[in-house]
Amino acid sequence: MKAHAVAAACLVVLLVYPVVNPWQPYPQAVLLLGFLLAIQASSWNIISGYAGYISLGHSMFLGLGSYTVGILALRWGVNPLWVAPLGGVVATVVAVLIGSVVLRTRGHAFVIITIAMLLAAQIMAVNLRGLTRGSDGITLELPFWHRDFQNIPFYYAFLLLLVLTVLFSAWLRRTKLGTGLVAIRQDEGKAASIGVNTTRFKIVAYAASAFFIGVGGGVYAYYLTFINPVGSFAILGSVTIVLAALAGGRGTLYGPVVGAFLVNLVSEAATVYAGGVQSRVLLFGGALVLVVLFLPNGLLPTAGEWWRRRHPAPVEYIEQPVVSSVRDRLPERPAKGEVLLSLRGVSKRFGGLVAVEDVSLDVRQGTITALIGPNGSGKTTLFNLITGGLPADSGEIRLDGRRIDGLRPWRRCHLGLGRSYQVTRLFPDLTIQENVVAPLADSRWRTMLSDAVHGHEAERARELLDLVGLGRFAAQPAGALSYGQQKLVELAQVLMLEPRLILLDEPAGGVNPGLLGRITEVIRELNAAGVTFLVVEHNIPLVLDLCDPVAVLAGGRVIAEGTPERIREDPAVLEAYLGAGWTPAVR
Ligand SMILES: Nc1ncnc2c1ncn2[C@@H]1O[C@H](COP(=O)(O)OP(=O)(O)OP(=O)(O)O)[C@@H](O)[C@H]1O
Repeated sequence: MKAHAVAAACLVVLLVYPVVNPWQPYPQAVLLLGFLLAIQASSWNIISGYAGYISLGHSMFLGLGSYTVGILALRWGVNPLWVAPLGGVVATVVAVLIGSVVLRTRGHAFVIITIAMLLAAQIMAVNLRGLTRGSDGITLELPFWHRDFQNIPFYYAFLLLLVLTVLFSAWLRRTKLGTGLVAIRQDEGKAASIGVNTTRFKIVAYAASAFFIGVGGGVYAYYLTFINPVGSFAILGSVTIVLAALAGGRGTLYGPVVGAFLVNLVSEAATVYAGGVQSRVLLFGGALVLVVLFLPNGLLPTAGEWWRRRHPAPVEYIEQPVVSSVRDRLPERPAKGEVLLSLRGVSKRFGGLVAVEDVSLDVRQGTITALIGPNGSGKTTLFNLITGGLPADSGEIRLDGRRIDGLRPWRRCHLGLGRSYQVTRLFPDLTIQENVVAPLADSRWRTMLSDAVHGHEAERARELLDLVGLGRFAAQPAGALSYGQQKLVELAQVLMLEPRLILLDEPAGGVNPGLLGRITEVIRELNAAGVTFLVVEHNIPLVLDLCDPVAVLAGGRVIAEGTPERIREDPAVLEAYLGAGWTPAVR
């Protein structure tokens, strides 16, 4: 709230400034270039801050906007200002086209390709002479307003664009798209397993990060009244954007804006006192190294962290009872007994190691089926094959009769498959409520753009947190909870998907006995409400008490299946896993 108040106060000052000082074109020019850099850094932040995919060629969109407007003004004789939004449209379309190819992969390829694209755009601008006039560049008409107004119309145009960019970025961060992007940054595999269509999210983020830069580029071309390939597609422009966002605080709303103003001031000082472009390259290179070394999180997050350390907010660990029955809150399920998940001849190798071999297994509707076995017997690998975290080498996996082994993880999730992890994988930069809001039960745009802070999705997340007894921690960061509480949050996260089948990987692992009671209580209630479970667990007394039937895996193969009573006496199970003379100890 305080940050928004400070931002509003700064905006008022900036709005009033040209009115109070109308005859000072130089400070106006410095400020308007600051606005332009802030527009770029704030937009870049959407793909590279929120989603964590670093683009080193983002100034390409500024050049695309400039050239779109320059070419249209040249051909049609229209005023550049009126067609500046088309610069944004062209930048967005190009971003979708590039993103659709590059963002299907994870990791570093994206960084390299963004630089290559920037250089390719420059080469095209040089060579498509018929369209761009090549290296000679395009000269635009002078602004239509009277000279006395100087930079003021540009000043307000860039300020308006900056306000729109920040509002857009703030709105986007509050949607499920925004929480999904942060989830991708923190753990892309886990994000996919909770229904986030990571490919689509990244393409949308990349396109969203291009629009306002493209519009800004259009206005900038008119401001300069001249554009050429070297100036419009300069690598230094991209470096400046990255530096501004990193210095201010990548991934925050206002960090890139603050960073942009700082970098712009330094850039101006270099131009005035240190001889211009050459010194700027040196200065920015050095500054980038210093920021990475000494301010890795950027100015605003570092200052915020310092403040929180001095004024710590108390974190409560008070146990809260389950507030009401799960039964009231879940949709009706179909009758017990039908096969819900079916595996036939599923195998997986890692090089020479056979982790899962020819596994055939049925999980029936309404059961809590256990999957047990010694360490390294392939249980987690089998979970990964079912949810799509790993591709199977052979075999068939069906959910409710539908073959799912060729589907991406989020598609399997949308069909009703949820999972928790052996070691909890909450997203540490999201609050507990955001962690629970993040899953997507379907692939509709409406769901993706729904509000994650207020409204139906957020209310449902609060309900589910209440359900597992952690509603009071909703606004805390995920790391503030004990391990067992994190397991419960992960369960609430899975429930957000209203899954038909939940795969639980060691729900009791590392959990204190008090919380373990809570976890089993929730599992029983959910099961009574019709949710089916497949549980991997080493706590055998718990398994024998909670689950029926039980399947035993050893060396990647199913060696026994049946009721708990049968399994505890099966000679093959006693030999491979439980040990001869095994008797259930008290839990
Ligand atoms: N990504 C991987 N690359 C190579 N080998 C792997 C990989 N994942 C698992 N393995 C190997 O596959 C085998 C089965 O591992 P997995 O984690 O599925 O067993 P598990 O039954 O879940 O064990 P635990 O009970 O200890 O969690 C092990 O030998 C393991 O080392």
